[in-house]
Amino acid sequence: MAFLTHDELAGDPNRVFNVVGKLGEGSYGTVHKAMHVRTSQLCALKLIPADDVDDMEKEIGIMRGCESDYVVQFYGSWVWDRYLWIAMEYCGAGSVADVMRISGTTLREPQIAVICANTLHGLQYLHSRGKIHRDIKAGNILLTVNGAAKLADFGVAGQLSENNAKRTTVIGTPFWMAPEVIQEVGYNTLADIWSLGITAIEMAEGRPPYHKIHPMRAIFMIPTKPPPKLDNPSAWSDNFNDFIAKCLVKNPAQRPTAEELLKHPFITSAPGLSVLSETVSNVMDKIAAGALDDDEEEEEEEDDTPALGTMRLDETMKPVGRGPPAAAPSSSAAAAASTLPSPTSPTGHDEEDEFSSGTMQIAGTFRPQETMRVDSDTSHRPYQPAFMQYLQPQAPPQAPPATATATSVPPSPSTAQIDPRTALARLDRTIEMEVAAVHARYDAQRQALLLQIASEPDTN
Ligand SMILES: Nc1ncnc2c1ncn2[C@@H]1O[C@H](COP(=O)(O)OP(=O)(O)OP(=O)(O)O)[C@@H](O)[C@H]1O
Repeated sequence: MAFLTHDELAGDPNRVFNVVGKLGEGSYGTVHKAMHVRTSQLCALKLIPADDVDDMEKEIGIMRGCESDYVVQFYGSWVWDRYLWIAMEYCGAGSVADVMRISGTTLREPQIAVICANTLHGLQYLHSRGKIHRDIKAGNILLTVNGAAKLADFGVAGQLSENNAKRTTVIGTPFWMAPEVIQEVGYNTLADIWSLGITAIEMAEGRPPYHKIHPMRAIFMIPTKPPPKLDNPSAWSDNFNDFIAKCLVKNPAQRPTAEELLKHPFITSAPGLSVLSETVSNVMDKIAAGALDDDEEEEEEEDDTPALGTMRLDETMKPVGRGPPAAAPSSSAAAAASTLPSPTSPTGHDEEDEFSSGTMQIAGTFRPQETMRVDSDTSHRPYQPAFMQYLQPQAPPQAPPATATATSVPPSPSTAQIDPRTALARLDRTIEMEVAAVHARYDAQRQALLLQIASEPDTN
């Protein structure tokens, strides 16, 4: 990036930046608001323990290669004092999910239209370069103080090539995942369009479809149920309902591209950015008045209610997602003066605290290093997507799912007295999931065979 010199990108970042506040925390490290001393330009600094540098290489590579008003700009990265420092464009209002959480409201239709339009521009840019974001959701769309929306978090993004025009790795965040990603039949850039449709519902209703059910159950329902719709379609315009329906076409071959959706009337009639400015400035005021502190308290109290975009599971589940909920950005940066990571605490917070409540978040991002593919030998045991093993490492093979709901803590089978009604309800759910899994496997195998037949030369 032009404003960071070669020397600045090689030296002590503490001399180059004034870190003024912590913006949030992801699964790899912390994000801080900082001012570039020489130019007074604000930027966001992501600090990742150097041990995880390899994991970040792809994210950096994808960000570095992007030059678009609709993608968070990468300024530079370097390793200093056991941390990888990534400097990027500062988006003062945080993510769309942050804005909804802090304002305590969902978004209005014109606001959703503007964000969808910006997101589609970003997707069109990425897709035209063969890149798939793979984790589109309100938490990964950042807003500037002007209300411009930009794509962020390329941690699980993928690159298509001429030889590899489809991907099969199951990746993303369960509620937002496209059916073809879950079915492992191969997917392309159109998977992002499905996730945008889910994100549009998330912006309108505050949560994605199926948020009330266990994410793993949602994973089985997405490919087998009809596409989700808004809860109350008549409360929204025909254009908005139709836009969602177009994004949520289950067959990716019939789903429109980002370029096509930019011509949809819901998008072409989107108003200017000013429609978001009031919400953004209210959110900034609330943060200045201490909304962030209230927000954290609320999340601690409401242990049973998943925070926006956050599903908590019991500790028998391995975390494949992010750590504690991210703090939203603060305009009162001085008040929230940042603590840079100490040698004993790589992410700048007490690690003992991280999951001390006995809960773990799952509504995070499945990490690419946890390669999630179907085991090729499925002949002698019930099918389950490969990623299940990361979520139920303690369950014996073929054991029914341990949790009935996202927030309940399952009793250990060896010690608990299980009420027969509870056991029956669990059994029903288990069978339902197994049937859904068989359907998913059948669909996947059938589709692959049909494709094979279609590609055979006609011998008649
Ligand atoms: N460029 C930025 N400008 C302003 N705030 C940012 C920026 N990047 C990140 N943030 C804030 O920091 C939080 C953490 O971001 P980060 O990318 O580390 O993690 P994440 O996307 O929330 O999670 P994960 O790393 O697990 O995918 C975000 O939720 C957002 O509130």
